[in-house]
Amino acid sequence: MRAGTCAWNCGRGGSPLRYANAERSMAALRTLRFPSCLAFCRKHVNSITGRSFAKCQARFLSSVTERDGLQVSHNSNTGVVTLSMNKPPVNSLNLEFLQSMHKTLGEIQDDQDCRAVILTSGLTNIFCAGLDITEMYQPDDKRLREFWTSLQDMWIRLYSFPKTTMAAITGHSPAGGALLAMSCDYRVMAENFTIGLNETKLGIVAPTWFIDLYVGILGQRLSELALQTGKLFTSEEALKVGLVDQVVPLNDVIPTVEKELSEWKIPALARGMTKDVLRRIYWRKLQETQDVDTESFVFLIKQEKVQQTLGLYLQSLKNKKK
Ligand SMILES: CCCC/C=C/CC(=O)SCCNC(=O)CCNC(=O)[C@H](O)C(C)(C)COP(=O)(O)OP(=O)(O)OC[C@H]1O[C@@H](n2cnc3c(N)ncnc32)[C@H](O)[C@@H]1OP(=O)(O)O
Repeated sequence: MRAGTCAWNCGRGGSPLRYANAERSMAALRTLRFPSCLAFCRKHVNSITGRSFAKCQARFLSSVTERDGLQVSHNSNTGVVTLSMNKPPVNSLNLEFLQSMHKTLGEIQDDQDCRAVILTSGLTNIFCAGLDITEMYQPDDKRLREFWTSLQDMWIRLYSFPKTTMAAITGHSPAGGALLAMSCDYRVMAENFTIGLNETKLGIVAPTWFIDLYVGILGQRLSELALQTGKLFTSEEALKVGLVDQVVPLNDVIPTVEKELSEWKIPALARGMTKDVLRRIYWRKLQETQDVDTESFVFLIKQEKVQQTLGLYLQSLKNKKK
């Protein structure tokens, strides 16, 4: 069926629903259980649904699912999926959340209608608080290993993601939160928040694959200073050192990412292969040493001194409220 003609022969061929992709609008109409022969005519869509055209159009263009702390919104007009972390209070990455992110990213990767992903947060003031410290404090041995393996798997998937990924950093983004953002292809951050690898402040050591990303972005000298001191950069500082690509007022973060995405009109194969060439050395390095990496993580976490410092850090977070 051609866009521009009404299949119901109502004579309104001049006012088709203006979708760029006729097949997509057909699919959207089917999900609303319209007989396919009713497609494209605004007059008939309105008379059947009783909705305004704008409301109908909004339903055609997006689908939203929410599961295990993640909201996935698919805009079928732009092919952009927004993956929003929604796990109060601070989007900390625990075992189940990491597994959920891994699974969801896999589904998005397989979605032929998706060309890009925006990673963001549904919580106020927080992008992601990093790893869930309670997973590392007085841990169960088996769960600790599973937790770390899930982080490795999720990171490999995100970092090697073949489609374009952009981080809309709408709040604080320490440690593992910074890792998520750094793994995306482009980063837009809201003003007046912080981002960085602050692990030493917790008495732990960022693993090599976190550090590799940092050095790749900041360079050796700045990484040495920032990592040893556990520095968290303000949004404005992060922009200066290249940790993020743009800093804008909070309400402009998502529109800015969307605008940037609309400007990335690059042939998908060429862009994806170039990204792969640049990144595979890092994720393959981890993939080939996953067991060793897990063992050194477990070894470090089980040190008495590390447990003491983690306990104190957790307590200091709780004491903030008092
Ligand atoms: C080889 C080892 C390598 C290990 C690598 C680790 C990488 C990591 O990601 S380690 C985690 C580093 N994360 C942090 O240091 C962030 C700590 N949190 C904060 O700085 C602040 O919470 C915040 C700036 C993110 C938010 O501040 P806000 O004032 O809005 O909220 P809070 O009152 O501080 O927190 C609310 C609530 O959440 C708990 N919480 C915060 N962060 C974490 C976390 N990462 N894991 C677990 N729980 C966390 C905090 O204790 C509060 O809990 P209660 O409501 O029960 O008091």
